[in-house]
Amino acid sequence: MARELLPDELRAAVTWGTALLRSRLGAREKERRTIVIRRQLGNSAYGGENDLFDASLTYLATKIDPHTMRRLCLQRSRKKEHDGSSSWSTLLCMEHGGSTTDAFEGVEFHWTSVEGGSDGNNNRGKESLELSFDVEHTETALDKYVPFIMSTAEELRLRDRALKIFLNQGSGWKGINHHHPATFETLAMDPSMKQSVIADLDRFLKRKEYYRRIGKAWKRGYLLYGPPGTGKSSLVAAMANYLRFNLYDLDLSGVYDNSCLQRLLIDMPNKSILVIEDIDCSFDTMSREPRKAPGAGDTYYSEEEEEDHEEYERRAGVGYQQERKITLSGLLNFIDGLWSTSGEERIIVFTTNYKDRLDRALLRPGRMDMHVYMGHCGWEAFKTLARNYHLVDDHALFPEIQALLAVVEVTPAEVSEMLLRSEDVDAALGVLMEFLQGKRRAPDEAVDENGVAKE
Ligand SMILES: Nc1ncnc2c1ncn2[C@@H]1O[C@H](COP(=O)(O)OP(=O)(O)OP(=O)(O)O)[C@@H](O)[C@H]1O
Repeated sequence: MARELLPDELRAAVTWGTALLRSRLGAREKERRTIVIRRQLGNSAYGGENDLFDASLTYLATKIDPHTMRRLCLQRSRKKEHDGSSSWSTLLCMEHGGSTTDAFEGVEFHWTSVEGGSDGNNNRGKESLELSFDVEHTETALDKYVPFIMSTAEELRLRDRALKIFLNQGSGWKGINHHHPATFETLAMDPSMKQSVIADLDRFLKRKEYYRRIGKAWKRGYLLYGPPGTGKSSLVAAMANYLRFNLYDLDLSGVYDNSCLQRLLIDMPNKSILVIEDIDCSFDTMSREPRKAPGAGDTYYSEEEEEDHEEYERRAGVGYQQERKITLSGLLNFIDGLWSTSGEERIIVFTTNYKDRLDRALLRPGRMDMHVYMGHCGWEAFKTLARNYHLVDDHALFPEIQALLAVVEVTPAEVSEMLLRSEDVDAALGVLMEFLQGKRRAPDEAVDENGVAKE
């Protein structure tokens, strides 16, 4: 019918087009590219471990469906962190010869696990993973898929690691496990403020490229202020738990001079939170305190020694006095300068009970990116605490407690303390009511030093 109806030229064009299409499709079916990712770097079994192999295993573990694969491999390994700590991880992997398919940006990637050679001991080093895809997706594979695997694996590793808190000792850090239970869910604070902090952290994490483009260091500063016991430390812990970042709690009274401070800051890895608590007190005390002999416990230099040393420094032409003094502006300049360019994805948190006592340098716009006020316990904060401690969302005493919280200034720490007095919810809320009523009657005298309501 086509021969009858179509002119010869048109038929020839259609035939040519179909042949071209068929040859293209045929070629695409056949032309595949395979990237071999070996466990060990180089050809020798004694080369270093290939991080991409490790990352691919971690990534694929999230893609493997144990219900659909006939043979699987389960492995448990101990991983050393950059900070010297280690953690255990369990991985589900493909058995040698096994394969799986993953889709990324609409492209299909095929993975196969390949066993090493047959020369006994060295087999492990020769293991590899093979990643195959259509040739036309080579760029997507190399420029997008592989980096995506690396970053996903890093995120998974961070999520699984045990968090640590590091304290400064001399010019180094000492880490201990950090099991603070505070999370944003358990944190009692104004809900809209809580949401803004979470949104700010999320935005910060996603903005690597943005920070790079505008030429700003990828760091973020938070100033937490409010009366004692309103949850500033708990918020820091919630941030660490949320981001899965380790905490570096810097006690400035233990820092002898600027170079020590700089060494400590430079030693902080990426993806970590630097915390300096009570920033208003840290600098006041330090500038007044006499110089402490380094490493000599409570020994202080005598006035004579101090003068001798200054005389020596003067003769030697060294600005010793200036060098040893740690100032807030010195700290801030260092954080904004060298520290910013020597790492990324770092958070700085300063806390204070007295924002009005802070140096203006700290409050200048752009210095601390977000100021978070942690205030007295309001109604919403109370409901969070009641849920945390007694798993209740409602109670007959709630209306009265709500009315009292509107007129009495009480910190979340005080409310928590009252709620912990009894495991029985009725009794605990009763104790809290009494406490609040006492505070309303005589704000300054209603509680003794232990926070107990007076008769
Ligand atoms: N906002 C809050 N949400 C949940 N628990 C809180 C909150 N505030 C205080 N608490 C409880 O009180 C305890 C002490 O609070 P936290 O140390 O976080 O307060 P802070 O503001 O850092 O106090 P300080 O200024 O004295 O260091 C916490 O361990 C927690 O149990």
